[in-house]
Amino acid sequence: MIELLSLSLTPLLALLLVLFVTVTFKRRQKNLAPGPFPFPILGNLVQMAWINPIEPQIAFAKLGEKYGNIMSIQLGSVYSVVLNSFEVMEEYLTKPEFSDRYFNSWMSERTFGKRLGVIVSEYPSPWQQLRRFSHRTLKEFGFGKRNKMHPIIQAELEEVVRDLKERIEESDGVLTVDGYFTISALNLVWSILAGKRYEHCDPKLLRLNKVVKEFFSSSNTSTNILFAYPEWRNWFPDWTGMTLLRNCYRETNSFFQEIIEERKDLGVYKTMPENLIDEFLHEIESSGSNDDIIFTEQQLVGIMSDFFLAGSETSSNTLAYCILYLMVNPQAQEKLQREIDAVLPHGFFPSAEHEPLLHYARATLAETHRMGSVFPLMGPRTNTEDTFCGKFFIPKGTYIIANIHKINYDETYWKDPKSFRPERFIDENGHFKTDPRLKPFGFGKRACLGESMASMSLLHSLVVLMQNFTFRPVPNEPLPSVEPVNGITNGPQVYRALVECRG
Ligand code: HEM
Repeated sequence: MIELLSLSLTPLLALLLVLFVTVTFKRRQKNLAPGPFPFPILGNLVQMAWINPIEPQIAFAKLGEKYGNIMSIQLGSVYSVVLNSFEVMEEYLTKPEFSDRYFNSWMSERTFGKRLGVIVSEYPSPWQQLRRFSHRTLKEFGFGKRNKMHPIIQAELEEVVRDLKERIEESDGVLTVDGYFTISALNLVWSILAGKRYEHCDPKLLRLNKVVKEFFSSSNTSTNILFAYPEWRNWFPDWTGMTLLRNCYRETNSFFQEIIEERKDLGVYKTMPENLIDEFLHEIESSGSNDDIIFTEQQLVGIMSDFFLAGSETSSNTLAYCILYLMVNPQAQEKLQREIDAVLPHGFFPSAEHEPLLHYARATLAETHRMGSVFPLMGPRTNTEDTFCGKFFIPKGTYIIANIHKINYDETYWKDPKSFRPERFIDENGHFKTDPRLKPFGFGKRACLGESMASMSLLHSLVVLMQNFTFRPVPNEPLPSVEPVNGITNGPQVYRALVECRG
């Protein structure tokens, strides 16, 4: 029996050996970055699943210990290169040839089968025109400007405080944090994009929120089969998760289209545009058929989709993480509240002169960005030409993965990366200090477009929440886990908090 088994296994082992030698030889010949042996069909999914089947960033970090900071990974049928250190990310992701987004057929279904919007548009053109247009227009309507953003943020926070107080009364102070901050994060973006805000109980928004959450958590490089086998989406749409994504795109895009129709009916875009959508409609009309690549209605839907997806989940996950970390680190919460009480009279909203004095609050957010690693693998990048990372050849169109999580949890740099310690961002004078290695918003030209707004709104939200409430673990319940729900974005698991009003 054993003889029979070894006889039948011999050809298989021989085949694997031949494959191993061929692949190693080919990689060396082409001078590709080193990486684990790719199995037929599965590539390195086997080794990734073996190390950590859910969190690809952990698997990449572990494999990087053996293969280095520039590492080849075969994700099923897709050849990719993982960057595993701050130095290589800083060196290469700031270069023009690494400033394009990796784009695959399954991703294109969000934007009518084309590369539309800012996030996935092609570098350098039309990305440059679209990014410039969005940036200029958002700024015109208040994005990143204190005098315009502060009243919008304040109105939103007044609503959050009111809503939280009502919930505390209704539920003996126990709050379930499950995407709780998403609608207020979205309202801030939407007020400039569409001149609109939504009630926190708006059923349509709650529904869209749920759909978007599913989208983010299903789109994980390890568990979403589409990253590895994009061509399977039409053969097995349910099994690959394509049906779920198509439903998400259908619902969100028809919501955006409805808003566009509302603005068209209102007609003010012709004479006095009030927001980004109006400006875009104005451009469509004035450019006529001269610019039918950039200024089209489908392009506008693409931009709205970008801001809806990039602008809400990221900020709300960061805030939810921050509250969770403070809840399980009560000494940090007390210290933060002491600082806020000293800087701001009770009942006052923060303004421009308070921001630089809120050292511990800014350090708390920096530490949350580090520990939460909300974009653990950043936005996918690709190279526009055949090129090199150091001595390694990177063929044009390679999927470039930046392992941000790895630099945020680098023990040699942070010493105790698993401890929540805002003090690491405080200097000897008690002032907030940034750290060049903290890159939650990415690198180079393709870095986040919403950074100034996200940073401002997160600081104000944290300060106002800490002024009005204390968050504690619910007595007689286990301490909530800080382990993430992993997807394109990381967020905390649903948790319960005992919320007390502060006098
Ligand atoms: C805590 C909040 C946020 C975090 C952590 C975050 C993080 C990121 C990261 C890591 C990228 C990819 C950068 C790269 O490839 O180097 C990105 C891109 C982007 N983000 Fe954010 N983001 C946040 C909030 C926002 C907000 C509020 C908006 C919109 C108002 C926004 C809009 C965008 C857009 C449009 C891009 C694509 C930029 C491009 O490709 O040119 N983000 N963000």
